[in-house]
Amino acid sequence: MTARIWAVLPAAGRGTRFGGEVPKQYLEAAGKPLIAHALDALLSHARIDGAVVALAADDPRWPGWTTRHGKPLLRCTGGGERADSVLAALHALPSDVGDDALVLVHDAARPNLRAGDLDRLIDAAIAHPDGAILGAPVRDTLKRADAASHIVATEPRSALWRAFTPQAFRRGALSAALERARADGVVVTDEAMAMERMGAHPALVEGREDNLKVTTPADLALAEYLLARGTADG
Ligand SMILES: Nc1ccn([C@@H]2O[C@H](COP(=O)(O)OP(=O)(O)OP(=O)(O)O)[C@@H](O)[C@H]2O)c(=O)n1
Ligand SMILES: C[C@](O)(CO)[C@H](O)COP(=O)(O)O
Repeated sequence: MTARIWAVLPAAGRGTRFGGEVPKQYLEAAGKPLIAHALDALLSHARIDGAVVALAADDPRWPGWTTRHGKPLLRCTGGGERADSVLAALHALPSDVGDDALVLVHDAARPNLRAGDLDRLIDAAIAHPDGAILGAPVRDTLKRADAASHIVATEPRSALWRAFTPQAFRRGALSAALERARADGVVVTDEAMAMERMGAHPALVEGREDNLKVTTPADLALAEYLLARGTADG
């Protein structure tokens, strides 16, 4: 039997770089909140069984969804760091979702996830024992800056990628990696970093450049444009 596939959405952030009163995952674009776009992209996919959302303890805006696209949608309370929120969500998975289940961790602030990218990521994560993440090779020249934002060096970019989400790993391995990072006092910026610390070499799957994370107001304007175009280009 094919192992279960569940989505985990860290959605407990405060959106400090975005600013404003409303946590950015609840800001609307193309008629619905960013978190709803992310959930719909995941739960409308036939290969994904359900999702767990990690929310801030004082989140006043969670609409209380318990199912979406006919699939279970569970909630838990996130933590101070992204990794704490992801760990909490892993612990909130149903008891019949075993260590061999594939977990796709996706930022609630990335609304423009497309089915084709999901398909290729899932296939890669099933095929590769160390899991897989969506990303894109760096195509711009990279500069290192000093405190005055003056260029001090040009960095080699030939083997550099930008990491996106979802990031897909087996539940047991990811949980152990995140627990180890926490025990070591290391704040990991993504799930792959925790896996790398355990000696894993996850696969990089080139995904769409428009799978953007909404971090600042300018990102929201771009997300609105992209989402309003819909799935016109697949
Ligand atoms: N303690 C945290 C921090 C972040 N996140 C989630 O991780 C995703 C990506 O993080 P980011 O874009 O940095 O969101 P924020 O942490 O809210 O933004 P900021 O760093 O500007 O405060 C978001 O969906 C955010 O809600 C989370 O679940 N728990
Ligand atoms: C997970 C991530 O989206 C991959 O690029 C990124 O690391 C999240 O960083 P943030 O500072 O928590 O937004």
